[in-house]
Amino acid sequence: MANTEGVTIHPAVDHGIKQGDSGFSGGTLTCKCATNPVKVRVGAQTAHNHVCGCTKCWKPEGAIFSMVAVVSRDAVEVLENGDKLQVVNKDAPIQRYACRDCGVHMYGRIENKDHPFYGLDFVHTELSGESGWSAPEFAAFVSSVIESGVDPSRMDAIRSRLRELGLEPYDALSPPLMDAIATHVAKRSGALAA
Ligand SMILES: N[C@@H](CCC(=O)N[C@@H](CSCO)C(=O)NCC(=O)O)C(=O)O
Ligand SMILES: [Zn+2]
Ligand SMILES: [Zn+2]
Repeated sequence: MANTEGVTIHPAVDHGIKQGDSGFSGGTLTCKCATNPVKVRVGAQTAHNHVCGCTKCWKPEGAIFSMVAVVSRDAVEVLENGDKLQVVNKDAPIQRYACRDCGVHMYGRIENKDHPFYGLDFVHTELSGESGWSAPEFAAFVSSVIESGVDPSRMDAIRSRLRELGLEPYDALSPPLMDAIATHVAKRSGALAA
């Protein structure tokens, strides 16, 4: 096991993972602007929360991973200052709505009805003051942190730290999510009965 001293992942997990509350039913996300913050209501508990090492997901200052979960798009509603939201990349599968002033991503939406995760929005529950959100369960796109400039020699320590925290590291999504994607593709192609 590599030495994990001083390895930081994300502020929401670095001091241990707080378990979610099964009775929790949502809260409000607020961007980092001191004035006129964007507020987004997420009116349901989230699922598949994970830390993500990809270059696309929003990360708090200094973190090498983001923390991101999904929730039904029907549960997501912009409450205040929605005029400040702009889509980061209109060509990406996930349309990430970011605050143009502070850069925080408030939600990511899939508009392509053929996408395996259509109907789900991606949200960063750390932007909410409420506690009880579902806890992160695994680490996705771990090798991708190198694309953000992390030295490859640090990967053993990073993967060891993730395992120490109980966040199994994967270089794509977790096996259940990869299986869900493959099932969707197979049903569309006819390889599996729809
Ligand atoms: N190596 C790339 C990977 C980017 C990537 O595929 N990210 C995933 C996970 S995001 C949340 O789990 C994805 O689904 N992206 C779709 C999108 O970004 O629209 C990199 O690091 O950039
Ligand atoms: Zn903002
Ligand atoms: Zn990501």
